[in-house]
Amino acid sequence: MPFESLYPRVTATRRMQSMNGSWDFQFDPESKGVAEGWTKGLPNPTDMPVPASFADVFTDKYSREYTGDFWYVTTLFVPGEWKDGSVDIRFDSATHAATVYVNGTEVAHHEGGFLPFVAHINDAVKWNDYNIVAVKLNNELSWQTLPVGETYRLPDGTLVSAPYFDFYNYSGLQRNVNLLYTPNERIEDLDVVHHIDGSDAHVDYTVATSGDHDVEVVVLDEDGVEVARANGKQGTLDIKDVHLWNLRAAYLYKFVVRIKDGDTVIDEYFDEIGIRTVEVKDCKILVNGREVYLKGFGRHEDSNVHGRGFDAVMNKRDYEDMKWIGANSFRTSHYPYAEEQLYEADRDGFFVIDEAPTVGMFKSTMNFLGASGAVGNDKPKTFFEEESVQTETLAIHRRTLEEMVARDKRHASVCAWSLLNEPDTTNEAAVPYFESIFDLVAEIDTQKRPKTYASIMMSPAGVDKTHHVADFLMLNRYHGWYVNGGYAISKGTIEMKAELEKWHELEPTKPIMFSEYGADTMAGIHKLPSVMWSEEYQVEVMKMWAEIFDSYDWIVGEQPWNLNDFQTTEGIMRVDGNKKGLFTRDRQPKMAAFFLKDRWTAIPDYK
Ligand SMILES: CCC[C@@H]1NC[C@@H](O)[C@H](O)[C@H]1C(=O)O
Repeated sequence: MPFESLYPRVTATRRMQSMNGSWDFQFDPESKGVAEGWTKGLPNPTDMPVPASFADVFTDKYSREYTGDFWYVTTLFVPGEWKDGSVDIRFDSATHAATVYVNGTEVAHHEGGFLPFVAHINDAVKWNDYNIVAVKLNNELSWQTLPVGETYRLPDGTLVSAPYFDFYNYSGLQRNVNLLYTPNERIEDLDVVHHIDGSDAHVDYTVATSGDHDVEVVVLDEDGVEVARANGKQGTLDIKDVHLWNLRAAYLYKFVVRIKDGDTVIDEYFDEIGIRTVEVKDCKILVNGREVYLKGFGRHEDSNVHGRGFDAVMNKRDYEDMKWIGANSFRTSHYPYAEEQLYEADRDGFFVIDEAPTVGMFKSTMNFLGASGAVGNDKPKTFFEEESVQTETLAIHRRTLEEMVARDKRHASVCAWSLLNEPDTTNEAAVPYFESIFDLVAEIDTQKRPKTYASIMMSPAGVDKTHHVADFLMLNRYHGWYVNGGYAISKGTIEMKAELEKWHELEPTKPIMFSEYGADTMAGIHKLPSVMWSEEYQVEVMKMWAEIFDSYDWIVGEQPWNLNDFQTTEGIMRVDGNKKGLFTRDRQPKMAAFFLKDRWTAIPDYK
């Protein structure tokens, strides 16, 4: 698995060829593609850009809402000179499940739509010739998919997605696809643990390779000057007068790893790594031993027409908007984002709460009365009482966490993990499940980053049964919107402060941050006095929350929901998507963004 977690790079020994572009595409509603030979070509394809979600490119309802099996097929030339090494296709994601075929031979299967996997193709290719690459995907949701939902049939047999989450179930080959060449003896993993020692740093490292030759690691500063070197697959790199990575003041070293046979370089890989520590202590979150205050957002990878398709332009605009407003952090709600997003956060010095795609584990929030209305009423009211959740879903969750940590562990920006969003923690059945996944991440994350989950308002202080596993508390609360909205907003302050004081009593040493709060706001609606949905009201809600946050020194961060308006399932509570953005879906600020800009530019990143 580790090789799949290494971000693809070209080096002196590695080659890479993009497979992005136009692929053949066809729905397979009767799941007959394998039997009918679609692995070698589609009978009646259309063309589909990769990377992209397929939904919003279509103009007909059947295609947009399609749920079930669907295929992508392309022709791939594989250079003959690559025969002496390992040739793999890396899918940065395939949502939600994928089976890969080369010239009709199955070469990979992966479940989980937000993390990479590779298909090793040496034994299936025609060298120095054209090959057929076919990918069969499926986007159905269940209690054993992450994210969680249901799939049901209309009377005419059409499958319908019923997400238990408030974002559109976009799917497809939504991130980059690359053909990779690496030597047979190759670097497969790099792990680093940073220790700050006055003005110096000591970096414990571990390299995994597929062979027995020795390894060297060289560290270069941003001017390309060597600052440390070590030999062996494990060791410590001592960096004098270290330039630490900090919030909004990033510094990245280049760690160059080589497998060597004497002077011959067998394989070379590098990563850009910021040196920092992060910990929770005495109701504070500390980066490099200094107390931080997090200002930022819950986000989505979401944009018009592209859907959840990787969009470097939109990502760049999002970072520029976040820098403009004075943010220093974000949560990858509600799934691991594209690696390019984390490299951007490394470069810009953003504190990232890296969230697993475990959303929807609370039946009563299923789909927010969405038009497609989830139908699992035959199931127990609390998610974790379901036997299949305690067995199958837990196994899938653990594997997903292993993949997420393996992929993201070197990023300086990844400063904390969120293992679930808004799970049902009202019932004791959640406790063993939570302890299993939190113990797992504690074991596999060598940097021992703080871990948490986003707490839902239906499981408040005194009801929540699992808060003991969290290193810090992260609350999603909606006074001023779902409760105590409009003219009752003042009641929200009273109730929220009462709950916060109960949380502090329950967990007196743990810092608390808010990972969601806000109000749906239609850009352009103005009312005096304000009414809900108006821009003026969103400002009032932000002001209400600001007063609450400023009342307690153990509140360490504020991340309103959401950076941008985003697409959801249609339903009576969504007006072409969720409108809680501080920016519109085309990334333009609403009135409340200017309030937050004034507030956040006056709050230092470090207390
Ligand atoms: C009461 C739960 C609120 C909910 N939290 C998860 C987000 O993914 C949704 O978008 C947000 C909302 O309804 O706006």
